Amino acid sequence: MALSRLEKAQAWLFRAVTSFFFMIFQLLSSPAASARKLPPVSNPLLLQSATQLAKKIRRKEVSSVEVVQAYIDRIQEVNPFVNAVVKDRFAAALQEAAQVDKLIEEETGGEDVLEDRLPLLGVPLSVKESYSLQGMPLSTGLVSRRGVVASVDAPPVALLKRAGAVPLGVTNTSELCMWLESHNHLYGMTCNPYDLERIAGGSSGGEGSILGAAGAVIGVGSDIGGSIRIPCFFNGVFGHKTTPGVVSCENQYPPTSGTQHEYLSSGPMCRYAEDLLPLLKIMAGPKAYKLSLNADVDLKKLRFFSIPHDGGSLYTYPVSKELLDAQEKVVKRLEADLGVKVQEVCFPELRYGFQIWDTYMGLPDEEGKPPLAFAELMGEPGRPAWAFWELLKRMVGKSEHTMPAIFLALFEKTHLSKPSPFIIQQKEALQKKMEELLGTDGVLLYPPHPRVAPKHHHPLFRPFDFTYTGILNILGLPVTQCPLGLGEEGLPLGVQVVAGKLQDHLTLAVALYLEKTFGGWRDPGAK
Ligand SMILES: CCCCCCCC/C=C\CCCCCCCC(N)=O
Repeated sequence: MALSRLEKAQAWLFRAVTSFFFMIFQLLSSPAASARKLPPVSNPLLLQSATQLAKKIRRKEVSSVEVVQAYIDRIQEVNPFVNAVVKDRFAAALQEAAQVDKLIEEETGGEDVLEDRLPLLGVPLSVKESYSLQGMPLSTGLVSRRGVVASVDAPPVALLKRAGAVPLGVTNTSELCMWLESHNHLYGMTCNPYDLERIAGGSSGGEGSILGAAGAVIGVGSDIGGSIRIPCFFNGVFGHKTTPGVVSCENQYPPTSGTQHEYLSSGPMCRYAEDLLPLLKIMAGPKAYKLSLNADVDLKKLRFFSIPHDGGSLYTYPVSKELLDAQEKVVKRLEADLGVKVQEVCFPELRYGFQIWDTYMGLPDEEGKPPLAFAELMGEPGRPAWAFWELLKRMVGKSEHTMPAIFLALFEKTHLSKPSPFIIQQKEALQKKMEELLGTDGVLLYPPHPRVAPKHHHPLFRPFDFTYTGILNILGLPVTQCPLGLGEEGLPLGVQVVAGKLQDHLTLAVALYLEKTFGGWRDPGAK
């Protein structure tokens, strides 16, 4: 049975109501754009990939202290603009960098030994605040978790540290990592380095913003609906949503429940495409063998596909012309450079992307236990937040919770007790078609979002646009978000590059090609 009339009416009503409130919001918001602009990057050390920096540190061409200090200086320069790093550990990082330099001085085995044992030795790292980084806050933007400090390192963080990376601090997220704007009442709002009036994305928005601002070179993010890819898109950097189950998602807050572990991925975020693969290899640790990360990829032998939009969902807004054009340019370049044929495909099931994401996120686990309600995560143990009450409090500026979190808690009350068989059927059909299409040598281009970075708070009026990323979580596919230069308003353009399960090496190889062809990350201070 297709969607009922009632469901269609609900979707249209929602659009009408949000459009009405959006009009009012725009009338009430000040039209004056901020003239404040990020300073351009002046230190050339900030313009090198982590791979190049590690090599130079090993060869003693530059010291780890110099590199770490360059990044500290840049964070101090840009953070007052973007509010991305919410707690630093600069003093400890400088001490660790000094130890690295000493170790290199004393190493007798030579550069190769160091490269093999400690591939990221002395390179600065930033970490999303929702990951445990020993001694650092772990609040995930929840005011009631103020003061919670991580006592261990989350596995991917531990693996990066073991590879020699030096963490400089932790970065902002949306409240409980469940929104596409990184804003909460503990740390405030993170801004987009290309336009401070715009959002940095979420939930790994602090990571995206500080990478985009050149205050970091590599970082760690998580993604269950687009939380790596949306901020990477809005801030013009690279990010990889790994095939789930390869990089550990332990020691993050909030934990997953129900079947959500099947859709959540940890993965690297970075400014330079050449860092994606080595980072993923390190972060995957003992499970790296599952991915063919050492395989050579001949792009000419891949089969390429493009889906320009979701086919007209009732929930999402149409993809903007500049993003459609950007994806089309990729198609044309691939065809001209590689001699391949990029086939445009269309899956009608994508129109139900939001309902599929929402249904699967709410499925019970194997023992029939439903996932934790969002209101439970917002509240104290055993005392879920009372969403209506929080809404009233928010209206008079008294709630600790953000408006999106309150709306999400209200929205979950509208859920049906049983999943719709129609939606389950749509997901299964889509999964089958996508797996058949991609196989082990197929690569798909898909927009990351219907438009470039929106202004602050605007996602409240278009909350379902994240479906462009979210649907790929439910399908369990690896995706690399790639920048494609700047658009009409000087904001990053981009594309998602998708492959079949465990074929992460293919999307990483395409990311390298796209960086070479479209120029990769751009300095927001130089525009
Ligand atoms: C006016 C507000 C309406 C509220 C209804 C919102 C319904 C949308 C549902 C979920 C939005 C989740 C956005 C997820 C963004 C990234 C999540 C992630 N951690 O990967």
